Amino acid sequence: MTTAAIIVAAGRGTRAGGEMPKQWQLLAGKPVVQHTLEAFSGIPCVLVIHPDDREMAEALLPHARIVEGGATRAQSVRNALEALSDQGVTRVLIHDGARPLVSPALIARLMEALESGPAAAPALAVTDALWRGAEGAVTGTQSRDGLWRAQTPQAFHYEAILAAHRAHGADAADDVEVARAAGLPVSIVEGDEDNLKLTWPGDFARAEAILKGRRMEIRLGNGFDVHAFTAGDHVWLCGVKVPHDKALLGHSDADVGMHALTDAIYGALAQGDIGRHFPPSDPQWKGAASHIFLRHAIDLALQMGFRLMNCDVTLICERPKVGPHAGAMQATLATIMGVEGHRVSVKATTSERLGFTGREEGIAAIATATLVQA
Ligand SMILES: Nc1ccn([C@@H]2O[C@H](COP(=O)(O)OP(=O)(O)OP(=O)(O)O)[C@@H](O)[C@H]2O)c(=O)n1
Ligand SMILES: C[C@](O)(CO)[C@H](O)COP(=O)(O)O
Repeated sequence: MTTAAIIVAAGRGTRAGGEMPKQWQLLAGKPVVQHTLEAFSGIPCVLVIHPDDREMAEALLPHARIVEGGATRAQSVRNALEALSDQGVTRVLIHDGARPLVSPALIARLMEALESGPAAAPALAVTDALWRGAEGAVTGTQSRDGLWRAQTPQAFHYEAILAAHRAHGADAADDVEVARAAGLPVSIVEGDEDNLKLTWPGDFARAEAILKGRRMEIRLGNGFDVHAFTAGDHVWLCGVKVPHDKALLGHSDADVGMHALTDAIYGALAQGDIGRHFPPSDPQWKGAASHIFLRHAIDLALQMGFRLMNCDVTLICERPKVGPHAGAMQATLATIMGVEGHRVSVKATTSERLGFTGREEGIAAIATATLVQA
């Protein structure tokens, strides 16, 4: 099951004004869409931009996957849905780039709701009285019973919303409207008052105040692992197959670096270690690829409302030489965890021929991981 997020940011932001469209203006020192993308850390994102913004988008967000949008929000969403059509995506979160304060907790509520239905969206019950008015005077009242304020992300089973957009996209205000036109049931999950959509100039000050008031919880975890050498012709290190005149012995693929990193993430969450989640006594994990463990740790972090800020893995061995493979290891770990490459470091050291690593009896790895709660 693969989840992707579509961040629509192709509008012109006419109501917000300013020298550039609202999604590219600075909020607490960073472009609005950068906040939005960071809120989806761990989930691959497609950023939908206006063609006129391409140069700026590529300069500000060089790692973002970009798709050009259309004349309406619905057309922008459709373009991104089509771009994902051959990527094995099964769940999709469709979100306004102009809602930079979406929280991991809200994303987790939506993902949970998708377990029991094809569509879910956040909303807040209307609490103020509602009036009708004309020419500055109240002309009537409107019951607020059963009325909700719709937010994004709106979450869907991918094939269902793609088919709905192909058949009913047109000029819908949001993707719930498209889903309903296609007959999909949409469940409401609890929205978040802070998840405002920057629409008017004054909304920026409100969003900055919310950001300032957020208590940022930062968690640090460490991990350590050792695997002994055995006969063989390669080792797996940080997801990369490295030719060697020995192999590493283990119940899984013995990827000592990935195990240390996985334990660092569990450690930051105070959720034990790999052995607790994937017991070595359980035969189903025999020979298992270690990316399953790492992805589980990242998914657990997301469920608990945390995202990976950075991690650092050190491999301790005389041989094989890690340097030529470090870039590939960094990229592989980043892909598995769904984060940008600059958040991942892989390096190596020898133990000056001392101890078991010095005698080339095995490889040790240490890792640290920093998680941040939005
Ligand atoms: N053709 C469009 C129109 C809107 N959007 C995106 O849809 C979200 C919600 O739209 P809205 O807040 O109305 O943004 P704008 O259309 O840019 O604002 P305005 O109506 O003030 O011009 C925004 O993130 C916006 O960038 C989009 O991707 N493509
Ligand atoms: C999708 C949406 O954010 C739900 O509240 C909203 O409809 C999009 O903004 P717009 O101002 O209606 O374009």
